[in-house]
Amino acid sequence: MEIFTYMEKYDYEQLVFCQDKNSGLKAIIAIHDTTLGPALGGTRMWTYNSEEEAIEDALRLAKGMTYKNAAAGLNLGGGKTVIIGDPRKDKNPEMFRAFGRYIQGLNGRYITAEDVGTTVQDMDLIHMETDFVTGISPEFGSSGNPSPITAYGVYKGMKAAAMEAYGDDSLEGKVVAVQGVGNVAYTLCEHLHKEGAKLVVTDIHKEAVQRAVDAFGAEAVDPDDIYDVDCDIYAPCALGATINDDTIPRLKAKVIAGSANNQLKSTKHGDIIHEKGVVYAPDYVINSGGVINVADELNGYSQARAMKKVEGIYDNLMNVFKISKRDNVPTYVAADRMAEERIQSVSKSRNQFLLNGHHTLSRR
Ligand SMILES: NC(=O)c1ccc[n+]([C@@H]2O[C@H](COP(=O)([O-])OP(=O)(O)OC[C@H]3O[C@@H](n4cnc5c(N)ncnc54)[C@H](O)[C@@H]3O)[C@@H](O)[C@H]2O)c1
Ligand SMILES: CC(C)C[C@H](N)C(=O)O
Repeated sequence: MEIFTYMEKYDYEQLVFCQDKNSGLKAIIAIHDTTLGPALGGTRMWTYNSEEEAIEDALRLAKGMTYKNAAAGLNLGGGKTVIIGDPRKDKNPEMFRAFGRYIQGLNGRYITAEDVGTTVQDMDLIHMETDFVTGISPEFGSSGNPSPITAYGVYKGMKAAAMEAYGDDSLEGKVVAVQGVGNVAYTLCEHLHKEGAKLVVTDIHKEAVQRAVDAFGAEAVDPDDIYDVDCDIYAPCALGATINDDTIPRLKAKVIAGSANNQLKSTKHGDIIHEKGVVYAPDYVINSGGVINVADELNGYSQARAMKKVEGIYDNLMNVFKISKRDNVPTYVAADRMAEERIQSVSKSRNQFLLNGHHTLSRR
């Protein structure tokens, strides 16, 4: 990959490589755009097949955060980190402390939180070195683990998508195929089970599947079989790019609504599902509950205020569906328009000269 060519194409601001031999830290912080404010986005720890794959993931996820934060109405830009390693085997406290010092070095341009493979305990270790971290333990006045709130937002968003597809937002009796039953999806399954939905689940880890089978009477299928399930709603809640050339002909659901980031392998796949009449809830709109929740920490956390905003995901998605129908464009395009309009309007007003409290002549 020609990194600068890629960064120029999608207008990235900064890419930071972090290495600490003692702890084994190898991390990449990608900052996409800080027009709306500091870049807020989680830290993913994953076993990548190559450094190039890790860089690409960090870049794609960071851009997704710019759009997510803008579409959610937050005054925040987009960034993300990936740490290369197996979260089940390769973690140690020194690794997260070393990473915290790198974040501190960015002096507030980037603020982190949890993502796949990282936990509140990891954020607490980062917090020993920097204040630019959210989703730490509640005793520090933080909002804690964002996953249950993300799950609630996805549940609300799924109801909005059901309303669009079926003219009724009840999920009772609907068959939902859930891919990946990790932190977010387990709580999502809890909400769906309570409402009377029928669950079909899969995960690459057997114990995660068993937990959902035991708690919600979910039916279990093998990871690759999830695309063939006869269901009303496909909920991708693992990693990205699962809506692609191979899976689209197999998917039977009328609705796609899940928590995973970067669900479309490429934009062309968003066009194909739109033409097939599938109601797709754009990933970064439906999964914005977690970032809405952690972002509230920047104002002194109020759970009531954050939850009120998370409830708004339903209306935000209905607005995306409205723009999609009005402009006759796929829903992913409608969501991008909503986010880009906000970034552009702020960037125009930021072009105005500001003294920011320092009189330029005072330096003479
Ligand atoms: N945690 C949050 O608050 C949050 C917020 C927004 C978006 N997201 C996104 O939602 C998704 C899930 O996040 P999470 O925090 O629940 O992560 P998690 O690691 O707790 O859960 C992901 C689950 O997916 C499983 N998995 C991975 N590859 C799979 C495959 N090929 N088939 C089936 N299962 C597979 C993993 O074993 C794991 O159980 C991610 O894409 C994440 O970026 C999370
Ligand atoms: C909690 C958030 C800051 C990060 C979250 N993993 C997301 O993708 O939105």
